[in-house]
Amino acid sequence: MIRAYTGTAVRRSEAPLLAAGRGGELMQRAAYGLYAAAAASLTARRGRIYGSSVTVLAGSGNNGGDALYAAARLARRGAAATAVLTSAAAHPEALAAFRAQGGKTLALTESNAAAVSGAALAADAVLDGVLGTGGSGGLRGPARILAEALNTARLQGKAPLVVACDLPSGVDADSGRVAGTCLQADLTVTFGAVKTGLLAGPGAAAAGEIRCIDIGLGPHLGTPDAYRLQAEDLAGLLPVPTPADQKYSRGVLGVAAGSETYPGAALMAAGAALATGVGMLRYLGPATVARLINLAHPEAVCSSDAVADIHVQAWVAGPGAGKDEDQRRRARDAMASGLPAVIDADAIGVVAPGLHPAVILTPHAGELTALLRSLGEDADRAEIEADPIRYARLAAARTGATVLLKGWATLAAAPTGELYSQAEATPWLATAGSGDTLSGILGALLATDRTPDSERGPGHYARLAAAAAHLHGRAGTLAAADGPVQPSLLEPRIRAIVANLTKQSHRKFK
Ligand SMILES: NC(=O)C1=CN([C@@H]2O[C@H](COP(=O)(O)OP(=O)(O)OC[C@H]3O[C@@H](n4cnc5c(N)ncnc54)[C@H](OP(=O)(O)O)[C@@H]3O)[C@@H](O)[C@H]2O)[C@@H](O)CC1
Ligand SMILES: Nc1ncnc2c1ncn2[C@@H]1O[C@H](COP(=O)(O)OP(=O)(O)O)[C@@H](O)[C@H]1O
Ligand SMILES: [K+]
Repeated sequence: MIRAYTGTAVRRSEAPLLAAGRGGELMQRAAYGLYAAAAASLTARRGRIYGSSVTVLAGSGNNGGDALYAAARLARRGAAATAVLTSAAAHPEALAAFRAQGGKTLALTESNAAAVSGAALAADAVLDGVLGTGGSGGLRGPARILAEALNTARLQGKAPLVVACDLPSGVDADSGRVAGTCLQADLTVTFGAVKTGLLAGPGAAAAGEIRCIDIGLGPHLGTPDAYRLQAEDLAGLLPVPTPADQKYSRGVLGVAAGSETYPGAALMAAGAALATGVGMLRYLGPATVARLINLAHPEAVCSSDAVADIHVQAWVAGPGAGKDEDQRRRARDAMASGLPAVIDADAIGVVAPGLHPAVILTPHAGELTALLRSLGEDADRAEIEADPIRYARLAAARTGATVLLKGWATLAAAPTGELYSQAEATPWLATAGSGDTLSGILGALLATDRTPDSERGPGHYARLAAAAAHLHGRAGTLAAADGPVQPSLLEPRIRAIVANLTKQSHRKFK
């Protein structure tokens, strides 16, 4: 599990070490970590460091200091290193160490920004040490021109390797917000702890691969601000049937999805749930949709019952419900049933406050905008996309439900504040029907959840929602290897990922 802290919390945790005169030691650890990671990436790209060209962008603060020390080490191994000083001042000792290894320096100005950008584009690697946790607002002035040139080249596949020092310059370390411009990276080498701003919003998209260097802040860090589940965290959340199980004890999922207008959503949600694994799937909806469900998934048990008439362990309601009043009523009843429930798509429109954390709302940014407005909050889609953590937490606090806010990084926020961010997905999943499959996966995890009550902490449902986003993202990424993702064809990929994650448990019963 990745544990993330706000930039503010990391700076607070550094304070006692700085007061004890250990700032230099921390910087050397950070710089060595940055050097080692950059050296490995450069070697992987070019075969060797000797003879490569490295441009280091150095701002006035300690972030620039880290980057200059790291570049000095690369220069010692034979890289031709140039420091572009983006501010009038630079960390004096680090600059001296860089020059002592033969590093060249030049001051970035408005008038030379275009020429310097051209030189930086021709380098093998760029180390970004313009701004770290001390930055406020996006990049300004000539640093912005340089960053925009590198970002444009990245879109064209012509950018050098960009390694961000601690965080991509211009990203807010507390939130992931970018005011204006930040420098997109291939790799972010972050120090002491992963910053929350690397896990959400534009910051997550800018960070590329994240590597965390331990600089000894551990005991000073306190409670994490956010989490990211790794594959090894999922095994315990994917129940594997035991010899004592029968279909009902495994868990029954009720799916009230689809309508005459949108039958496909029900087929995809049901298919994804079956591929994740349930004891039984009961479908409630119009007879025409039920017939299609039974053709595609003969194992589903279908009816036109009301929510109160059937016995399940969890619900999925909303995908493809459209304006179907019966399905909307089922969504309201599922929310009121006291059972875990995934409330997706059209059903998000019938949400009212007073829910409980086992109700999981799964909006994308547009649906969250409408939900928050219906609750009297001032929200717009661009603001939510710029600062998604804030709005996911706000929606969870206002409704009492867990909120799964979908996007490039998908966030799961508990009403008590716990937050998970998952980024396994591929942009190929941005296609109609993707969300329906995510609902089905999450519904299956809720229906088969065996966590004892005593272990269901306040963030339990956010963790399950994050697990579903992880599974969904990986299944999509696997599918995308063979071309554009078609959500109705995701089932075998979901099955493959579940099989892979539960391998250990299968072996146990052989
Ligand atoms: N502390 C430690 O023990 C360790 C810290 N470490 C490292 O230190 C980093 C934090 O360093 P830091 O505090 O010096 O801040 P940093 O981000 O380098 O620069 C801030 C300077 O930039 C300026 N500035 C601000 N915004 C701006 C903007 N938009 N555009 C342009 N300029 C802007 C602002 O100047 P001002 O504008 O206020 O005059 C300010 O002086 C951290 O990320 C990590 O890498 C590691 O070595 C481990 C040990
Ligand atoms: N740019 C992106 N990168 C990665 N995943 C994405 C991106 N855009 C959307 N997704 C994922 O695709 C799914 C889309 O869901 P949604 O918008 O609800 O689709 P639909 O309502 O059509 O089923 C979500 O899981 C979301 O996280
Ligand atoms: K940086």
